[in-house]
Amino acid sequence: MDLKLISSNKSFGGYQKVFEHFSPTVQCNMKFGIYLPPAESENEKFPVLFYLSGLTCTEQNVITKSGYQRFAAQYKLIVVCPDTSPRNCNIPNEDEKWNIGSGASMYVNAQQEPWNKHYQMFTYITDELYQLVQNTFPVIQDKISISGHSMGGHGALLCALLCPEKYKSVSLFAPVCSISNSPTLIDGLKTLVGEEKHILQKWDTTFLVKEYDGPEMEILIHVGSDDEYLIKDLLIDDFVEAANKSKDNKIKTTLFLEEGYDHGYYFISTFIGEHFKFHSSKLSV
Ligand SMILES: N[C@@H](CCC(=O)N[C@@H](CSC=O)C(=O)NCC(=O)O)C(=O)O
Repeated sequence: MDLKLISSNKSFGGYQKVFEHFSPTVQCNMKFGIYLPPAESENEKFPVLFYLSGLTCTEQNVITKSGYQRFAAQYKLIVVCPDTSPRNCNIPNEDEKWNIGSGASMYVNAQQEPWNKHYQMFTYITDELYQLVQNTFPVIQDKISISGHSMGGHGALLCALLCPEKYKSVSLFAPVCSISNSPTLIDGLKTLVGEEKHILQKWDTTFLVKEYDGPEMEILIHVGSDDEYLIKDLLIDDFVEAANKSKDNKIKTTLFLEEGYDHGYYFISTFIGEHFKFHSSKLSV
């Protein structure tokens, strides 16, 4: 596996890097950002936080807009920021709409042709990139957590609910919590997995949380009261209600509705420090 270094910039004593590699899972070149915190010795190893971005993003949005590097250095976390979809796959209309195709993988494994050859993002994130990071960087193997924003919040929840053994903690910024009921995301999801209700629900975290039977999980959620997607697309209350009824109370949610904030990166940069503190406390146990 060849990793090509695209950029490397010193930040808060560590390094913000971007790499590109050919992914056998999604059959195209993929970029990801990785922040490596300042190390006290050559052998020092760190916990990892994956951060999944939302619709229209590349790995660059969170790197350049959230200011997370200050907190990654403070809490000594490696942070991995994948791109949000395969790109340049020669699929008809793949770049035409902001909520279908490029930048809109929904973090699922596609079943529909011609998307299924490339859009295997769930497996890319939870298997290929997960192992690549473990095998290539100075990682404490079992200390890995996940966070995400909007469509990436949906993605982070999918990863945590379907592979709970892989993630120690999960936190969400304005997450899409019931993708099969989101007018903004449903067409993109149908394009990838088809129209059958039981398959759409298989990728819907409010349905998945009702069946969850893994280890105990605490979920931290922030959302702004002026978020333009709050009522129509995020459906956070439905998720929290379902989570609160989870089997043996295995899932606990802490939801903060933050007055006046919208959906964008000014909101994320305001609360990102709290998310790093939350993950650091779970990863240091
Ligand atoms: N249609 C708009 C809005 C796109 C948008 O708001 N994208 C969000 C994620 S939304 C859910 O997944 C985002 O993170 N944008 C990047 C940013 O830097 O703000 C458009 O295309 O502009």
